[in-house]
Amino acid sequence: MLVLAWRTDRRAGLVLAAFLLCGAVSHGLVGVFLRELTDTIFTGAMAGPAVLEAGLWALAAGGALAAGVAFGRAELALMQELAERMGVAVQEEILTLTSGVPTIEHLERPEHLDRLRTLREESRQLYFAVWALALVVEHAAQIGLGVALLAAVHPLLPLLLGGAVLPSLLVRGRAARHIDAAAERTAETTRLEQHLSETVTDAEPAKEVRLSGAASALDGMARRHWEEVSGVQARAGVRAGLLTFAGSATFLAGYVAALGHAAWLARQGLATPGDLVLVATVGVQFVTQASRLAFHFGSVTAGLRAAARLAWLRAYADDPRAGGRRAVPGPIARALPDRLDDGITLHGVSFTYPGTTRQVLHDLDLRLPAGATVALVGSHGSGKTTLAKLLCGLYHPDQGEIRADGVPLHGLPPQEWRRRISAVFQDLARFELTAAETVGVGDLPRLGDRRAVEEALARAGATGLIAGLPDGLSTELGDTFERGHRLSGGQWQRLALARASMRRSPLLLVLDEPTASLDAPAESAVFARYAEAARRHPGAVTLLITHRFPTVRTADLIVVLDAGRIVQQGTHDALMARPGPYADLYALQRAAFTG
Ligand SMILES: Nc1ncnc2c1ncn2[C@@H]1O[C@H](COP(=O)(O)OP(=O)(O)OP(=O)(O)O)[C@@H](O)[C@H]1O
Repeated sequence: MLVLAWRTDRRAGLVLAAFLLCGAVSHGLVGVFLRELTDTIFTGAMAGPAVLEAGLWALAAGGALAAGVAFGRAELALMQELAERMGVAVQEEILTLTSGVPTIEHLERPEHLDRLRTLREESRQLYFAVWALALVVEHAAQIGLGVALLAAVHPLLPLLLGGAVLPSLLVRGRAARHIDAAAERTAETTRLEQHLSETVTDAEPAKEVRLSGAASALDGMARRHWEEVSGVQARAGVRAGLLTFAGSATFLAGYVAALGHAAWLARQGLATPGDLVLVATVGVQFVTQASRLAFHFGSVTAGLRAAARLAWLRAYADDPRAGGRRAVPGPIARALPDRLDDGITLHGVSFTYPGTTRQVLHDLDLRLPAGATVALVGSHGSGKTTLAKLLCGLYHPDQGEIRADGVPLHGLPPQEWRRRISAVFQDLARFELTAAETVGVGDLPRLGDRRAVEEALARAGATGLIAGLPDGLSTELGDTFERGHRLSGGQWQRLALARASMRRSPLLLVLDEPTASLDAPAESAVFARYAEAARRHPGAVTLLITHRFPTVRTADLIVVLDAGRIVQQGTHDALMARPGPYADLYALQRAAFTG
């Protein structure tokens, strides 16, 4: 936290520290000047020099008070400004770390998503926490000074007031924990409520929501979740409020007892009237300082929790298992070839999604030969996309390994393999940019290369689509632009295919149902084009995932998955020649089409 604060703005940080110090001294001096004033009034003759002295003490006390207030204001303004800037810096770091992790587990696991959301929300708190720490020290010093002044009057006085500080601090800490625990307990319900509210208000699901008339039902569910969340949080708020009240009452009791004791001392002649004023002033300061100390202590602990989350994200981004920045395990045995001679092989690959217990892929042994077009088929949920994600290095196998021409992928820096892959997934990304950029991001070094973009569009059969756009390749796409052009689902898919065609010679091309919005002949034409390209450049593997058998049958190798196991593999003719799941699936689909 301190390092982050120091990096944000050293000079402003030092000025702020000076303000804090001056503020602390000014507050401490108020009580001392008031005591001197009182004693001058009560003990002096109140004529000539004594009046002048009293006037000077009054002026000094007023000045110290005003200075304390002014330093406090300046502190707050500067701190807010710095907190804002540090918040932005932390947000940027979160963004870089989150997007820099090559695997996607942290974006799919609910508990990781919760942590990221909380961290984003709390990023500003980090700077406040740094200064809250300084304020804790400031208030502790003020309290220490107060204790010394009170002890000089009578040793029992600091005990009476100080004894009330500790239990009150503990009580306030408990109150803050109640609030935090409630926020954590309701994290999932909050997420559900947000999801349902977005489903009702977002444009994407609007059609289905309108047609099914589900809006009010979903709205009702969202409201019930919200009521549950606010109920839990309100109860925690009441409990925290009662605890805080108990803490304040403890303070008050200590304050009244200390004043009573000082009054008794004054009556006995053991203290001056100035001492009584000092006890009253320091006592009031004690109450405010201790409550501020407790408040800032709460900010420090909240900041520490945010810092712990940031530390978790940094460690996660560095974790080799997450494929992060330090993911190079020693010297690389062998670099990737420019083109595959043998192919990609899976050896005993098993996989369970992190945070779950059900194994999704079981002990897969498979060879995807170089130059081949391989079709992955199987019923919904059989593990096709999961296998594609593993091949792309978005997740790592729990057991077994994947090799490209004998080079184990887990031994490579993730970016190295990533640079050699092109992929389109069924839940494709809609980059709302210009048409040229939407395609060009498929190969960042050639983002602005119009010719490369046009070639990729031709490979994906999307040249006609661009010709139909109002400004051709310069057309701005999507609702983000004020006059952005809206594309259909199939048109976005065509552009995603073109994006995946940007890289010149990938070693692996994954096409995971990227043509579901196209009709069957259009899909066959697209795949035929990619199969033809694969034959012309035989140094790569092309992996197709589709449920359409007219497309599947054209593949060089068909792999049938069932419940995460490979149950059959071979060419279409070989698989049709014997009874089995492939022949059954094929017959089923043919029957559906021929009626
Ligand atoms: N992010 C995830 N976390 C946990 N489980 C997941 C995740 N994604 C998929 N699964 C589970 O893994 C199994 C395989 O899913 P996968 O998406 O690989 O199937 P698929 O064969 O591609 O299905 P489809 O044909 O419907 O696209 C399913 O049971 C699914 O519930």
